Amino acid sequence: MRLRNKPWAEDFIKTHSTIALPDPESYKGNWKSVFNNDNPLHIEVGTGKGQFITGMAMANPHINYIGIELYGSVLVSAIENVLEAGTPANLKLLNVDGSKLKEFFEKGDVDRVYLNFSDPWPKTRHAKRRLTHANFLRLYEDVLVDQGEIHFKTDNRGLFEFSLVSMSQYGMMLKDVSLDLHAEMPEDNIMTEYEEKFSAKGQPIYRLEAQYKAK
Ligand SMILES: C[S@@+](CC[C@H](N)C(=O)[O-])C[C@H]1O[C@@H](n2cnc3c(N)ncnc32)[C@H](O)[C@@H]1O
Repeated sequence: MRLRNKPWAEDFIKTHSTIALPDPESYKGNWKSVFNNDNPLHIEVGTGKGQFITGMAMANPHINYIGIELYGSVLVSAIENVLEAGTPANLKLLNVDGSKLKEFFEKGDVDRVYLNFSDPWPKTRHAKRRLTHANFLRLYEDVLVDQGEIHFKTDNRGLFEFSLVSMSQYGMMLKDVSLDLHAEMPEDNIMTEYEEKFSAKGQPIYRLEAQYKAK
């Protein structure tokens, strides 16, 4: 993602603290108090400008969503998306690093993790930075319910192949693997910004669901 520095981002995020929550550590183990209900919680790590998570929240009011984005300058666009959508009550954003999930969630807080068009980190020496590396799979498992799921979409064949291997070797069960999602185009598919961009260029979109085995 090309980053345009927005010096005002921090203030903008602070003034929208009911959408982009400050101090997410304080909700660890108690996210139900944020949403005032017992509904399942789905998170997206690397939410970008938030088109996917906002669309999901509007389409599924009985699921709670949290979009996690590292860069404030990008999160600003996600906040704008949420405002445009009328600020759905089942959607919150966090301006935090996805590699620190355990600071904000405890085991069982999260019912599903979405990863969409994660940075591919193509160099072998950067493999550990890929969000589907075993270290990240362990991290997600540590906050997910037993037999929780990851749903992953990407345009990047190398990252997709790496993820298939990484998840299989981790012992996860792969389901609904697609090498051309848009050829099938499930009715409930909500496109991300990157998905729109790459599919408009005719590139195939890869998708999989992976489930952790029971402990
Ligand atoms: C290539 S963009 C994809 C954005 C969006 N998911 C989409 O599909 O259009 C990847 C996003 O992940 C964010 N990201 C990368 N590493 C992250 C991390 N460790 N924690 C949170 N966000 C991260 C980046 O800042 C960027 O906005």
